[in-house]
Amino acid sequence: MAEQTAYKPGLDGVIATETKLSYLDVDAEEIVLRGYELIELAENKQYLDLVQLLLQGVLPDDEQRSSLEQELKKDYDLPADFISLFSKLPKETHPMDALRTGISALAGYEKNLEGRREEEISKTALRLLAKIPNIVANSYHILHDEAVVEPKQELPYSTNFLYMITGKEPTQAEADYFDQSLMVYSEHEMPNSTFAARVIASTNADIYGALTGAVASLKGNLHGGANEAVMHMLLQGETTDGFRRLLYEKLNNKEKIMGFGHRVYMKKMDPRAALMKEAFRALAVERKREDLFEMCEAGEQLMKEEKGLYPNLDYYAAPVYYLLGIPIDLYTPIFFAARTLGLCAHVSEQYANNKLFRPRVLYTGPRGLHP
Ligand SMILES: CC(=O)SCCNC(=O)CCNC(=O)[C@H](O)C(C)(C)COP(=O)(O)OP(=O)(O)OC[C@H]1O[C@@H](n2cnc3c(N)ncnc32)[C@H](O)[C@@H]1OP(=O)(O)O
Ligand SMILES: O=C([O-])CC(=O)C(=O)O
Repeated sequence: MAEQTAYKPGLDGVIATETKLSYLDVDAEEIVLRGYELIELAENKQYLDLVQLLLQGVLPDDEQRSSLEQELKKDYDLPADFISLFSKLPKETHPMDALRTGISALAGYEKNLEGRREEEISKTALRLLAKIPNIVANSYHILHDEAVVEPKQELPYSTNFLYMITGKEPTQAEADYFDQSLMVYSEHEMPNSTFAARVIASTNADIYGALTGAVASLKGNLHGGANEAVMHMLLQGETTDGFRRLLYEKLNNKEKIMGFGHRVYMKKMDPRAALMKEAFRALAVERKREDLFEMCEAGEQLMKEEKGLYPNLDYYAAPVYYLLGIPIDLYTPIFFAARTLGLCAHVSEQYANNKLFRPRVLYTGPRGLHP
């Protein structure tokens, strides 16, 4: 009976661990990141600032940020074998599966696979943050028989990431929108993928294993996969009227509408979605795609009226990526590349204060049977 009272389907509301990294304070509408507020950081800082904040606990000054960037740049290159690794995958391989394969394969090249101390994990985290954008962009190019786009050392970190994806040097404004999206995707307390990574790390497994598991989790459309699903849905809707019709049809069929709802925010707007909505509004004007913005707002309004549900980050990140010219199949891998930061910080924290995750069950099967 005690077990029954403790049971929460989906661990809804259950506290899984202690953390100094982040906390969603829904009442205060704050996403706390090591004491700072994520939206304020995203409005005033850069992704690399968050790298130092999450991995080392303090925001860098300009000099520290630039030496961090130099560190990352040293590790951009992928092992030469990766070209043949990705060329051997079936062309239909989803970029998230290629990414999962790539991260898993990187473990074999890691000289300090057994390192579990905070300083060691921080170094591995930087190697992962250096290489994952390259894996995301170039596994996609290889799978599509496109030329590999080598990283450009002279570009800032996230500008280079966007450049490797599109093959074109972005404008400052494009690079800023992209960097802001990476910041809002960087860390979010205890989503399924972070929990998966911490569960794996809690067996003392290495960080590559933990991240590989997290990629698998993030691919699902109830989690990171929703950003791609949102864009497909918008394109299927075509116009504001078409989109409204599509949403009604899905609601009548009792389908989940991608990009809406959230386990923690529930019936409130995800603060990150509000920020991305503003980036999208500005980009839509620049690109003369006010029609797309109008369509998304109509969807937001309809879902509020019909279901009392609000957009999550994926709903507004998707059209931002679309207007930046990013292939839809890369939206979730980009989410993962940004989240690599939070995941590494969580894995490090797990090692530092480990307790094996091993919950119990509420048994509902038969008993007393005999062979
Ligand atoms: C960055 C991120 O990863 S954010 C999450 C991205 N995922 C999505 O956008 C997928 C769409 N959203 C969902 O499926 C859900 O809102 C989740 C999975 C994110 C959270 O769900 P949970 O906390 O498990 O709530 P659950 O799925 O049980 O929903 C509760 C109720 O709201 C409804 N609901 C929740 N989200 C949606 C939605 N997007 N569309 C339609 N109905 C919804 C459910 O049908 C359910 O209704 P009921 O009580 O009448 O059966
Ligand atoms: O917090 C969650 O459950 C999902 C989410 O928004 C994220 O991972 O960014």
